[in-house]
Amino acid sequence: MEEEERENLESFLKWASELGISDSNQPPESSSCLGQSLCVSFFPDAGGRGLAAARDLRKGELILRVPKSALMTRESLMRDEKLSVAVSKYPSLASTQIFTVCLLYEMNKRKSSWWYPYLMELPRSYDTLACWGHFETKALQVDDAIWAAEKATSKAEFSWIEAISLMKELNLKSRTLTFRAWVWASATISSRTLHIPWDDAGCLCPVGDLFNYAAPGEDALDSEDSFVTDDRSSWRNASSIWNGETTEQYDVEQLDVNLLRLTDGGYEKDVSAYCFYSRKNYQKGEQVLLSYGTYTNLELLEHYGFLLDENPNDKAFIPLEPEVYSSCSWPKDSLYIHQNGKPSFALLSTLRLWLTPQNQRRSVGHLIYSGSQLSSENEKIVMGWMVKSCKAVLMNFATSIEDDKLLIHKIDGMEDFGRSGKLENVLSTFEGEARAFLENRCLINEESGVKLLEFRVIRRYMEKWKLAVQWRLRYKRILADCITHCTDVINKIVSDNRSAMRAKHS
Ligand SMILES: C[S@@+](CC[C@H](N)C(=O)[O-])C[C@H]1O[C@@H](n2cnc3c(N)ncnc32)[C@H](O)[C@@H]1O
Repeated sequence: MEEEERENLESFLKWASELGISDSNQPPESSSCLGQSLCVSFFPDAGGRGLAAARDLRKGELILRVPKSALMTRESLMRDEKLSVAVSKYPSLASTQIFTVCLLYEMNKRKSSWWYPYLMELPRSYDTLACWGHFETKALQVDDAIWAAEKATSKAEFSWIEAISLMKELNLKSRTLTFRAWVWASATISSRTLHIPWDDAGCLCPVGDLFNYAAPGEDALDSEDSFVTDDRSSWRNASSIWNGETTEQYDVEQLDVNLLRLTDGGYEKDVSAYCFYSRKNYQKGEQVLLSYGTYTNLELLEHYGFLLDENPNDKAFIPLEPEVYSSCSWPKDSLYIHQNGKPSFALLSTLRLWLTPQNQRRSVGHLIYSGSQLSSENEKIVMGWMVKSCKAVLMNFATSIEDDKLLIHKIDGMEDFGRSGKLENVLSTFEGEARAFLENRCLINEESGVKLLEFRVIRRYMEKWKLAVQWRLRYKRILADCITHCTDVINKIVSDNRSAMRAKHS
C-alpha cells in the first residue's frame, strides 16, 4: 500500500471510530475503529482489500457494529436542503436513481463533504457488467450473457438520461454529470449497499462494506431440487443482506430472518445499528467473509463485478426449443444445468415428459412431478438428448475449453509484461483474440505497433476481458461436466439392464 493510501485509510478508520463504528464492545484501544476483532488486509486472490480476523473468532460472535447515524442513506444525505428540495421535484425517479444522484452530489462537494473520509476509500473503478465495453461483452460468447451485459449498460444509460435534469439543477460539475460518473456511482451502489428495512435503495455502510464475499454455506446449497417442497429455497434472497438484486424471485415471506441475522448480519432496530456476526470460526489472520446472497456467476458479474471459480450456485442455461418451454409449467429460469453438471430438477422433469410420446404423457404426469424416472428407456433418451445438446452448444463456440485456458494464461502474461513495462516489446507476438483486444482497445497502432495507452488504463480493460473469458470457460466446463454426468447415467442404465438380463437368463 502506498504511503498516501495508508494515511487515508488510517484517517478513515479514526473518523469511523468517532462515529461509533466498532469491532468490539470494549472501549477502543487505539484511535482506529478496528484492531480488536478485525483488521483491514489485502487478499489478492479473494477480493483484494478485505477484513481479516485480528484474533481467533468464534462462530456467532458480534464482530462489527455500525450505528444508524453512520449509515449513508438517502434519508441522511437529504438532510442537505438544496438536495432535498431539488429531488422532491422529480417524483418519478426510482429510489436507486435518487441514491445515485445523492452520492454524486456528495462526491461533487469534495473536501467539504461530511462523508469525505469515506468517499476517499471507495474504489475508483468497477468491473460490473454496466462498465463493460463492446469487446469484453462479446468475449462472453454466450448469447444470454451478452444480452445481460448489453441490458445492464442500456439500463444504466436510460436511468442516467432520466436523472440528468435533476443533476443539472443541482449544478454538478461537468465531470460529475457524465455517463462515466453515473456508471461509477451506480456500481458503487450495486456492489456496496446493504439491505435496510426502511429504504429499498439500501444503505452504504462505512467499514461494513469492506467484507468480501463467500457463497452461502452447504446448508443453503443445492436446495434448487427442493424448489417446490422445501422452504429452505426461500432463504436465498433473505440471506442477501446486500442490496444487489437477484434475478430469482422466491417467496420471502416465510423467512427465518432471525436465524439468518445470527449467522451473517443485518440492521437491528433494538440497538439502532448494523450488526455483523462471524458466520464460522476464524483463525487470526484469515479473511472474514460474508455471504451477500445466492448468486450465479453472471449475477455476481452484473452486480459485483467478480466471479468465483468454484461457485456452488452457478448455473448454465442451454437453448431449448420453444415447444420444450411450452410443454411444461416450470418457469424458464428453472430449466438449467447445475454447476456440477447435473440437470436441474425442473429441466430433467420437463425433458422426461417432452421426450415421452404425446399419447402417453397424460399417464405419466404423477411420476414427473414426484421427480421419478419414467423408465430406463426414457431416461436414456433424456440423457442422450442432453449429451447431444451440450455437445452442439460447445461445438458452436469460437473457442474451446483448452483455448480459453490458454488465453487466460496469455492475459496473465500480458499483465506481467505490462507491470514490468515490457508489453510494447512483445506486442508483435500476439495473435488471435489477444491481438484483437489490443487493436480494438486502440492499444496498437497498426503501422508502428506502438502502445497508445498507459498500462494502468489497459489493465482495467484487461481485467474485464479476463473476467469474460473466465466466465465463458466456467460455462463450458459446466456443459462438459453435464456430458460426463449424462454419459455416466446412460452407461449405468445399460450395465444395469445387462445385469438384469443375465440374471433373468441364469
Ligand atoms: C462490498 S465490497 C468488498 C470490499 C472491497 N474488496 C473493497 O476493497 O472495497 C464488494 C466488492 O469486493 C470485491 N469482492 C468481494 N468478494 C470477492 C471475491 N470473493 N472475489 C473477488 N472479488 C470480490 C468485488 O469487487 C465486489 O464488488
